[in-house]
Amino acid sequence: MEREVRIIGAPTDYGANRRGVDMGPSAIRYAGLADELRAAGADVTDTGDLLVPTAETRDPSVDEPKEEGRNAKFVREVEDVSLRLADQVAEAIDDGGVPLVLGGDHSIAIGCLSGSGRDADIGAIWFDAHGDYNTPETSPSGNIHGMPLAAALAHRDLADVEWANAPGLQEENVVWVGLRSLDEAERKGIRESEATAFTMSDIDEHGMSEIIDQALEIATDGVDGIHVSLDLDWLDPNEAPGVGTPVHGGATYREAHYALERVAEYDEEHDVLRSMDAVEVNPVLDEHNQTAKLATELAASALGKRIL
Ligand SMILES: NC(=[NH2+])NCCC[C@H](N)C(=O)O
Ligand SMILES: [Mn+2]
Ligand SMILES: [Mn+2]
Repeated sequence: MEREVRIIGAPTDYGANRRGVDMGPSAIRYAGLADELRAAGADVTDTGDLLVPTAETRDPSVDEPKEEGRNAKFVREVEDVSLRLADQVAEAIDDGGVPLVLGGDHSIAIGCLSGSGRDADIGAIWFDAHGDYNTPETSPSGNIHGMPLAAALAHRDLADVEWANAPGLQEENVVWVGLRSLDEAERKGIRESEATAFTMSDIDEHGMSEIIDQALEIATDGVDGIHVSLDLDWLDPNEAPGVGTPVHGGATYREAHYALERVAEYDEEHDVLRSMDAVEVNPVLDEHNQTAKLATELAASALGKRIL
């Protein structure tokens, strides 16, 4: 039987400083996601979008909880989205499917990781230019899309609230691939962590093929499965211009496809892929929906699309 891929839209921009990323799910669907996935052999269902109140209709009388030395913007809104998203992700997995969550900014990974890691031990592969390993204490921006991994790994709590923690996520099974922009505190945190970081320099030195194989081995070692998080700013801005925090020197088009094809191949052999997200597509900044199209193609590669 074909495996169900369940599309879940999470149209939120509360975790980023750029409006427009809330339109990511529409742009990715418009780029032909469902058809691409069906062509890849998946049984596709689409649950539509989570209901996310737009920033303009947010009640201004409700103040942000602010504490000295802590900066996490829209933390209440991110909590609300995360809790509902986690339930949907967990439900899709319970039903035997693979949830594919469309962002939205990268704060949605909090809900993905806690839902995916409910009643299971999981690893994660984080394809991203950024570490997303800040906390409200260290964040230079206060944008929660720069914090989801630190939040999910409970030892670096986000505003002291349990909703952001993903108890199932095992730190030693977390692997970054393609890092090239880190804040000072993140660099320190990553060095001290038990997780594994592969930078763009590692990819230059060893090639994507070796790096992705190592990443898959580490992420899947001793766990029930993995979450794959695809931040489109992982790619070079020449390929993916429609993102809020672009960084030069990213993965090429071919490197990206190769890596995600390897995820699919590995999954075919070992049945490890529990859940996936594609985030940070911002159609307002994009050129002719190029970045949304890329998100679509890369998701299809990860879910089994083959050239031959
Ligand atoms: N998911 C992302 N695009 N994250 C960008 C984070 C940028 C910066 N490190 C911050 O924490 O604000
Ligand atoms: Mn990023
Ligand atoms: Mn990110």
